[in-house]
Amino acid sequence: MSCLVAINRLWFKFTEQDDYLLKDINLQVNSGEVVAIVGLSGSGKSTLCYCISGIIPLIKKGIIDGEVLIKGKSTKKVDISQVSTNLGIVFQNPDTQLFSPTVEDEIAFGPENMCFSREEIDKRVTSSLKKIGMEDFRFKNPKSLSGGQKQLIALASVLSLDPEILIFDEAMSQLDQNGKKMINELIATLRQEGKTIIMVEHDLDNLHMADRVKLLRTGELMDFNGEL
Ligand SMILES: Nc1ncnc2c1ncn2[C@@H]1O[C@H](COP(=O)(O)OP(=O)(O)OP(=O)(O)O)[C@@H](O)[C@H]1O
Repeated sequence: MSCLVAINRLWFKFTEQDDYLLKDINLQVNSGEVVAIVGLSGSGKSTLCYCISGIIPLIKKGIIDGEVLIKGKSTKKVDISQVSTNLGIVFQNPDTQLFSPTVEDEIAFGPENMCFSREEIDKRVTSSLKKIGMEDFRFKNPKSLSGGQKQLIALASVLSLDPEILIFDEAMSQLDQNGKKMINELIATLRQEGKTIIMVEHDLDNLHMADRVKLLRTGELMDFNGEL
């Protein structure tokens, strides 16, 4: 089994912070694994997701030491478009992710940037919408949707690029019970397809989907023993 994500001795703090937020983080995620990360609010879970996805240091800045390797390549040495070919991230707050006038444009954005044919783009939009059960929302404005629906559209935008690695940063936080059930089933399908998934979860009931659960506490990443 190959290691797709390797975090080696990662230290990070935002410039204005006194203490390091992430302290000597080490994590290897193998191909096809589902790893959950839990921790109290403010413990740095989203920040860790930014580090894994290359947003730190490529877009958000701070003081960083150590490295994150995606398929053996350091996120410090590639540009964000190279990272996003292999990796898709669904953020906690979908408003930071949605910017197109229609759901269709939103989901087509990634495949368009990859220069796929019009036919292929259309196929990917249709199949991504089907996966989240929102075919009827194709021509709606994402801004008019509920928080949960926006989270699903953000997820569909990521699925349209079919990345090998998926990061879900509390991607279910605004979903109702039906939405959560559907995402649970979708994660099970993605897992069967051999995708590698890192999921930040605050709902401990969702942890059964993970092969391993890690706890982020006082900047350190450790095995989760059931106590936050
Ligand atoms: N751009 C930034 N500049 C300075 N501090 C930041 C920045 N982004 C986040 N922080 C701070 O870093 C800490 C960790 O934030 P982060 O969002 O990573 O935590 P989290 O575990 O994901 O929290 P939650 O579960 O509430 O989403 C918080 O104290 C937050 O206020």
